[in-house]
Amino acid sequence: MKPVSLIQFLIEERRAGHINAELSLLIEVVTRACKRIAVATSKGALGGVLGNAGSDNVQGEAQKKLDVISNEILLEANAWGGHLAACASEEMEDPQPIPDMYPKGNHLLLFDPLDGSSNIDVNISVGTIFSVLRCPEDVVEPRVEDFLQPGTQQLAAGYVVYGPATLLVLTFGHGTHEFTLDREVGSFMLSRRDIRIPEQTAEFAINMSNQRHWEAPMQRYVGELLAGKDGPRGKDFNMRWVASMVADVHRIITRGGVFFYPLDAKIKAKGGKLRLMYEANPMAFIVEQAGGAATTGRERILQIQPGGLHQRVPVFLGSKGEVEVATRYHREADVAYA
Ligand SMILES: O=P(O)(O)OC[C@H]1O[C@](O)(COP(=O)(O)O)[C@@H](O)[C@@H]1O
Ligand SMILES: [Mg+2]
Ligand SMILES: [Mg+2]
Repeated sequence: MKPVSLIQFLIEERRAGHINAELSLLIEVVTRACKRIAVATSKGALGGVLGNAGSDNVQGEAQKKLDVISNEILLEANAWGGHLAACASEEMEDPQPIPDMYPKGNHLLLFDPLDGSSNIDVNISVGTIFSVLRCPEDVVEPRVEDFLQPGTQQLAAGYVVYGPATLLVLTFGHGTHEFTLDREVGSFMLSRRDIRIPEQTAEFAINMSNQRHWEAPMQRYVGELLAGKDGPRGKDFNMRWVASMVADVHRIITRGGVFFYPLDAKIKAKGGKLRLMYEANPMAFIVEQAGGAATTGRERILQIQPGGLHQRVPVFLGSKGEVEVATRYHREADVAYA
């Protein structure tokens, strides 16, 4: 089969009427910026990019140097692009408008510039996650409210994993597709079209160190997985936890599985650990488009009406069968306690 580059794929998607020229250009700009982030992450200690930046982000988390570098690369690339009205980042309190001297477009871009930052210094895969929304009509200077659209309104979502290979996974709402960066040529090449996540799985991902803080239905669900063949599920389950959401989700996109960052007593007041607009929504869109499911344990992630730019939510995503069992346990417990 003839190799298909990202650019050729975007032309195909335009011909099919799935995207317009402006969105195609936006994806080119974002993915070009990700190639620069891939170069920066690969420098390691020699490039002086490891370690803390010495600052905190809006979430009160210590920023890594690469969090700051990746954020700047994405902001700079997109300011010049001519396809955006504004962007918002996990690393910045407020949305960033496009400066007056640059041409503007009618899309809103949201990103987690570097996901899995705790893994940078130990040379484990990290990534970038992004989501694209339409800017409401007649809005010249987009404000926070303009970004607060449910995930069902996303026009595009994607992530790039900086691992042994640099991979891009992308959806426009017509299937989920994977591209591999050909470093010699400098282009992302289509490596898997129309990815399907198997409905059933025997592999789950969760940070088990939080077990004692989970709610009762989560304790029940994971307890049953751990009981394996001898328990009510009647089969053994394997466990993985990379602690980079991009890498954990990519494993699920590749061989199935289920990922949980549930509510627990330590993070209850914040609403969860992962961010709705920069992590949960784009990943939920990608996973649903690959035949998987994504909920908070109570409701479908993509239907949440966001209340804030940096809102956090519990995340259950991956193989449909397991997301459904875990979600059912939470709903049943809610009814029983009501
Ligand atoms: O360290 P924990 O509590 O297991 O959390 C890991 C989760 O936190 C994250 O690293 C949060 O992302 P950031 O690195 O962008 O803050 C996810 O990628 C990952 O799934
Ligand atoms: Mg993240
Ligand atoms: Mg991050």
